[in-house]
Amino acid sequence: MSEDAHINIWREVIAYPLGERAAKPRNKGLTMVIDKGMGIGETRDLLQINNQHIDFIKLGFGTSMLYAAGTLEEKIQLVRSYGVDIYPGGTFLEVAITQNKIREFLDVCQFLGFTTIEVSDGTIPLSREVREKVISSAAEMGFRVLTEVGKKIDGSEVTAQTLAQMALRDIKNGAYKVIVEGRESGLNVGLYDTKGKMIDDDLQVFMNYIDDPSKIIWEAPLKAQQQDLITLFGSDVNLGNIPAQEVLAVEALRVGLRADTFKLAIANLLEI
Ligand SMILES: O=C(O)[C@H](CS(=O)(=O)O)OP(=O)(O)O
Repeated sequence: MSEDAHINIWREVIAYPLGERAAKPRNKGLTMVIDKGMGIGETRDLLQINNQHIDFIKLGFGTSMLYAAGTLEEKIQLVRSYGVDIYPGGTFLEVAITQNKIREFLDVCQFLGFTTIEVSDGTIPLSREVREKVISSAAEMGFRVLTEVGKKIDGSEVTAQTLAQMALRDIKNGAYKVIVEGRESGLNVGLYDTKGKMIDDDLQVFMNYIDDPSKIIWEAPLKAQQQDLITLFGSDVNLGNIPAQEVLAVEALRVGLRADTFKLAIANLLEI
């Protein structure tokens, strides 16, 4: 029996209830996992089961600097061996920017084998010029570049229009995708209100500028957020900050193999 025999057997019998689902390698329907320090064994387990459902693993904030000797390199190689991109959290690059060590940071990332760089300004002010320079330097070095829009600091209001315009500029300057900040909590940040609900007016303003929704990765750590985004944009919406233990559950939501989205599929079928 081939390695993916059970998938083919299931798929001969059962179609995904909800829409089509892009297969890897893919440019849409991406899932980014936030990793706050999983061990090598845990990471291997995660990837053995889920490698077809994970596109990026982000090593949260500056955790990359705190691994025991040899373990970071081992983890990076393991993740890459499963065809998954890996990168340090945006906050870590922000630390390097404040210490005027952008080039050195990128060199170390390349040396260690990271495939991707996230350019963000969640905690620091970042001029347009420096932002562009970091994006282009990372891209020239062969990294896949993700950028992020949105602030982490309580009370710092950035309009949806400003976020969208920044996202458009980043894409023009070479970003592969733009992440909309949602943090690990999903509460009171980016386009989410204090309860984690997407603010409809802000979303509408934001999307008025974005003609290709596949360019956006939505940080959506909470199930209700994942469900709302799948309902709004379909199975192949890009989702980020997914906790490792939730990857299969998110995949089930995407394809309608969970009641919360299966009910959409039934509604379509029954035209109700
Ligand atoms: O990893 C980071 O630096 C943070 C972590 S969290 O999303 O704020 O919890 O995320 P990032 O999206 O990379 O800024």
